[in-house]
Amino acid sequence: MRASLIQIAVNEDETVEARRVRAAALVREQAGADLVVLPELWTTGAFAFEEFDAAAEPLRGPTYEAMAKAASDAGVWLHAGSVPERGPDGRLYNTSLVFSPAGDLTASYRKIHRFGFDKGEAVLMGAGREPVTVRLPDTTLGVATCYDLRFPELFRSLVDAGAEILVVPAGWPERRRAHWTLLARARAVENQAFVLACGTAGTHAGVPQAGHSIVVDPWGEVLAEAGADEEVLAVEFDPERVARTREQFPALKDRVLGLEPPRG
Ligand SMILES: O=C(O)CCC(=O)C(=O)O
Repeated sequence: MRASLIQIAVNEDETVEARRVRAAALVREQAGADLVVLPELWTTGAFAFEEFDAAAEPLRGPTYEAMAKAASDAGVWLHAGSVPERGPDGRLYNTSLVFSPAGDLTASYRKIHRFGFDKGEAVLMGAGREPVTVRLPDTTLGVATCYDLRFPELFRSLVDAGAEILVVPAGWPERRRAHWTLLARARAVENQAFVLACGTAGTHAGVPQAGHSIVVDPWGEVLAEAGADEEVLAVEFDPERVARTREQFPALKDRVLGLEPPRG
């Protein structure tokens, strides 16, 4: 499988519409890849809380239109990162869109763990409730978004549903970059799965972004890692390594489920 992670820069000197056009062009340039990934909330920036309301779009809004066309023009599976979605209930959600090479919306995922504690996304957006996997011809993707990376139980549920490639679009800040790398590797090792984690570059709302998009194999080895600036991280790997790793080192089979609550 050939995958391209588009670590797009989200700076305030570019309009949302200009960035959308640029992102679509970058997707088209990846023709020949199997899977292309964009980061979280790359239209506004994950920390541009004040922009969310004005930039919110319906599920099938302008980003959907641009990305559906880009996926079909390039003939790639496209995880188009996430958009601030205005749901039919009027609430905002941090919603990821996944397209087939024909440009069909195959899956959408509303971020389950909202970031910000009692501020920002955590109060401005509603929480998703449903983990999502996406069946590709020869493998299965499990999707999660940014802060979700800190919650291993979500990833285990994706693996239980057949996920072999865990795709994590993010807008991770530079100040916690060490956590990003560590958690991406941890999710890969404990789930014996590939992790494709795609962040943003640039600075918006005063928050420098970590960049450092990363691809980790089921043994926890880093196959590729971006720098801090805008970059397309291209990588080739064999999804069958997941089954081989799980067979050769069958730790997932040793799970003990349904433990009693701790005593004491
Ligand atoms: O967990 C973190 O440190 C970063 C999370 C985040 O920035 C987000 O979910 O938007």
